Amino acid sequence: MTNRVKFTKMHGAGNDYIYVNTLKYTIEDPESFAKKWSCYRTGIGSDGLVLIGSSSVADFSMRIFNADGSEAMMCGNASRCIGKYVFEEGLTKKTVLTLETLSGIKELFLSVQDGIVTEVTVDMGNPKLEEVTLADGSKDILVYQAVSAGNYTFKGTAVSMGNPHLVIFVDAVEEIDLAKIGPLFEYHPYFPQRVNVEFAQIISKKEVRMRVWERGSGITSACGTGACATAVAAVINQKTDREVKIVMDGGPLTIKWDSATQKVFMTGDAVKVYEGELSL
Ligand SMILES: N[C@@H](CCC[C@H](N)C(=O)O)C(=O)O
Repeated sequence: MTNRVKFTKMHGAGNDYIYVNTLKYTIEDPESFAKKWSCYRTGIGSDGLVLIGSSSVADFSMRIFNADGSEAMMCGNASRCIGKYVFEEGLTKKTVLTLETLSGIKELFLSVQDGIVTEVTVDMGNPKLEEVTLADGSKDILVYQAVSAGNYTFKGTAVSMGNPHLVIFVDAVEEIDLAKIGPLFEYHPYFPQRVNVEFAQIISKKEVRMRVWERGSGITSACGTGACATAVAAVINQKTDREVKIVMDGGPLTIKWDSATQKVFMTGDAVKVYEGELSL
């Protein structure tokens, strides 16, 4: 007997995922489904698969799988879309709710107009400098230091938002051949678990233009955790203010790294594209 599974296609700043409500449907092998359904020609087409679930410690839970099937610890854009989904589907009436993720519990603040979630702010927690693994196996931090892959050398800053990010500041981000250079740094030996790679151009103290090569998904239109990591790296390197607009291919996110709490807040859209049904 074939199982029919309803899914919802949503995106945050153009970072699109397939969402399945596991309160209703069981996905036995999410890794393989993420790979199969993310294909733009033979599947639905997306940056990956997100499972919305129950939780014993939060209002809901999230699991996120990249397009290559690898599971990630956290997804900023998807967390906003989950807030939209659970409110508009009537699974909650709360406009402040908690989401269990592999990188801890996140708090979501929904902006609602006439029953529609128009914007979401997520408390993304405290950033950390991501430890890199050196050739001798020792660990170190990377703050605006040379990192080379292939014939390329850039100054990189490694930041963790629950998932790893390598933020590279450049003078002209549009001149970066992301499809060629991104994977070289995704697989850099500094990052045995691979890394998300952000190329960022400072526009002003309040604005950064960023493009991203995501671990496990390649070029995406936006990355929420990547936008947070970019803002943190920009502040650490004294390039921007603590509240900054990160402008990506798919749109902007507003990031605030609060100096009192050291928490990072991400604010942006959450868009429902369509609903569909698949046979497992
Ligand atoms: N696009 C997401 C990040 C998804 C996971 C990432 N590719 C990883 O493997 O860490 C976001 O919006 O944060």
